[in-house]
Amino acid sequence: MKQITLQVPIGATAATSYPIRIDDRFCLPEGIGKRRTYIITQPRILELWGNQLLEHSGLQPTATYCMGDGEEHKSLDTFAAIQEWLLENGANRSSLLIAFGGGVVGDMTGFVAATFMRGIDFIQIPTTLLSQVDSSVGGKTGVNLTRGKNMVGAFHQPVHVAINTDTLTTLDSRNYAAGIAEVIKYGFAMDAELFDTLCRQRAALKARDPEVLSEIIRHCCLIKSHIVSQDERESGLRAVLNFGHTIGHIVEKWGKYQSHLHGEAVAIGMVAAARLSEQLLGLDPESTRRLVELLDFFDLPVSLPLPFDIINQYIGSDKKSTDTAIRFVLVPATGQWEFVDIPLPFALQEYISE
Ligand SMILES: NC(=O)c1ccc[n+]([C@@H]2O[C@H](COP(=O)([O-])OP(=O)(O)OC[C@H]3O[C@@H](n4cnc5c(N)ncnc54)[C@H](O)[C@@H]3O)[C@@H](O)[C@H]2O)c1
Ligand SMILES: O=C(O)C(=O)C[C@@H](O)[C@H](O)[C@H](O)COP(=O)(O)O
Ligand SMILES: [Zn+2]
Repeated sequence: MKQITLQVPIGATAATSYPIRIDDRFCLPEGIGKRRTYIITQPRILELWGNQLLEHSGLQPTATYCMGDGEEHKSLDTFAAIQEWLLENGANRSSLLIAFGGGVVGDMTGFVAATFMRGIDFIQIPTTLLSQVDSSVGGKTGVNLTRGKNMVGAFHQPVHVAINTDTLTTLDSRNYAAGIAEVIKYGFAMDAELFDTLCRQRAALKARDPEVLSEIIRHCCLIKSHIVSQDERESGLRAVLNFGHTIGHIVEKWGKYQSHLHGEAVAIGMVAAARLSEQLLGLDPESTRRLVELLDFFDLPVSLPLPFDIINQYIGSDKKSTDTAIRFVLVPATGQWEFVDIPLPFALQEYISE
């Protein structure tokens, strides 16, 4: 497999930019063994890939923390437990954290790193498709509250992202599909050529063809890196990465973070946003049909599982809403996006029937 390195150019200096290394092994930067290093992971990931991580990198971690598995563990309780554990185990300001897992581990570890002793370094070693194409890049970190998704967090960039595409061989098909949903997001809202490629190569992608996968991961990381380097803290442009998330986050919260995986909720949110786009921006219904067909091919859900009323009620607490309006990312044509502010109170049933 071809090794690929991309650079995420955050800030004005080389010191704040960082590499994304895509490989079929774990490739960590030289010299990290000199610092106290703390791995944060989950039991299954440690069991499946822990030995290979240590073998490939020569890493000798100071200590390893296994957090609970599942979105409901991306919580303030887990956050506090990890902070206490770091102190118990002698971590200091020059310590390094390693997020070894999917987006749940990555968001949690990043937020701990952003706040422990007011901020320490961390490395992302993403092991799910979703985390390799999206969550390990860009420095959004945080936890959920019962009342809302990712409501507490910080922007804190990793110092290195090490993607080992081999880890995807052990991922179950439901979580693999959830990652595909974020891949489809990039194509449908930001890159029509990518969307066409996904439609054309759907079978190879479903079969996890390693060459196709590593090229798709590279492509998605490149798109995200371009966006994040122009708007690190989401003062504008970066919100495009939220396509499908306005309603997606409501689905997750409504299901108590257990009924739908993040990617599944985003799939539902993208179809709803496409239907809104038909009404408000004249998106060709044929584009929505292709989106639904592609999501369906990967067994992703496409229909709203909750009543309109709940959506209308919760939408005001979306992070993109102001006192008077909710900002949607909509799509006038495949691969293009526009922000549309809809005044509150919002009634989804006025725009779409399903
Ligand atoms: N920060 C961001 O920019 C960003 C972007 C997108 C999503 N997210 C967040 O990411 C989270 C979802 O991440 P996810 O989809 O990776 O879910 P996840 O982290 O829950 O991982 C999914 C499951 O796969 C298991 N797993 C991980 N790697 C494995 C492997 N190689 N083999 C077998 N099992 C493995 C995990 O233990 C878990 O059970 C959500 O909390 C979402 O909000 C953040
Ligand atoms: O990186 C971003 O910016 C994104 O919006 C990527 C999303 O896929 C991701 O789910 C993110 O965590 C959502 O952020 P939020 O600010 O809407 O909570
Ligand atoms: Zn997402």
